[in-house]
Amino acid sequence: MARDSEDQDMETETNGAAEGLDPTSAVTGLPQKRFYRQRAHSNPIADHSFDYPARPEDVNWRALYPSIQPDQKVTFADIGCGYGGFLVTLGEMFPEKFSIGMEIRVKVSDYVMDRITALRHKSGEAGAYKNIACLRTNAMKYLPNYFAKGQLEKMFFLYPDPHFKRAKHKWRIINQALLSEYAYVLKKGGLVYTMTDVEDLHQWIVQHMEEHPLYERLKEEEEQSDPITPKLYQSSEEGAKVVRNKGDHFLAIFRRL
Ligand SMILES: C[S@@+](CC[C@H](N)C(=O)[O-])C[C@H]1O[C@@H](n2cnc3c(N)ncnc32)[C@H](O)[C@@H]1O
Repeated sequence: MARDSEDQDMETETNGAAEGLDPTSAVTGLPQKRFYRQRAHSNPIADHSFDYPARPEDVNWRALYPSIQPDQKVTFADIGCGYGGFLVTLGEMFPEKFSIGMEIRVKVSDYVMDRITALRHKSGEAGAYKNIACLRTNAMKYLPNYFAKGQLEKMFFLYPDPHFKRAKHKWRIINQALLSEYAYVLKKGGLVYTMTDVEDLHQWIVQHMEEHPLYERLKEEEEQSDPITPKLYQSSEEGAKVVRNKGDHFLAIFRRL
């Protein structure tokens, strides 16, 4: 059967771990990214094989967050978290909140899970990083399987894949159909943070969010005074790359009405 080359998300680059090398750095005790590389794009519309819960009540959050109590919930979601740099920042900034990173690529989500395990281990008795976790899933398909109506306080879409070609615009993670689904899992007053280095994608995001009746864009002063805003520029791996390359950043934050 013919396959679009971008469908082949399972194809990986040289993987030292598969060759029997230890992916953990002897210096930092953290996993090294080079052992977890994977091609940049994954087709979010293709059928991947995912295990997913039938409904939010079926999610075993305790398996992800060892200290979570039955009355506590995940309220922050980093959608397409990549290698997890921003997720780690969220964990440090908001120790009382439970944040989840959702990532479709196998190797990349494996890296984030190993990174969190190593950070928890290094933190020892301080018990840090027990409030962050990563799930390998397709966030464009399964969000309502994980989150109840109005559960999330914040959703982050940082440097989402731009899918430049018009025919691939349907792959964009912010699109008309999905905005209603995001509104469903977000609580009223909840915030959607978007950041990209691609101006055309930024305009697309702003246009679609502003056209949707359940979102309004924050005023620039509000965007700038949010304590998370400075972290959106370079906490994530993609953001750091844009800073290194002296690229542009386009920020927009929206409130769920
Ligand atoms: C350009 S990267 C940005 C990663 C990260 N947010 C950052 O700023 O470094 C986009 C990420 O979104 C992930 N992704 C794309 N579609 C997804 C989907 N439907 N569900 C979950 N993750 C997805 C990709 O695998 C990729 O890691």
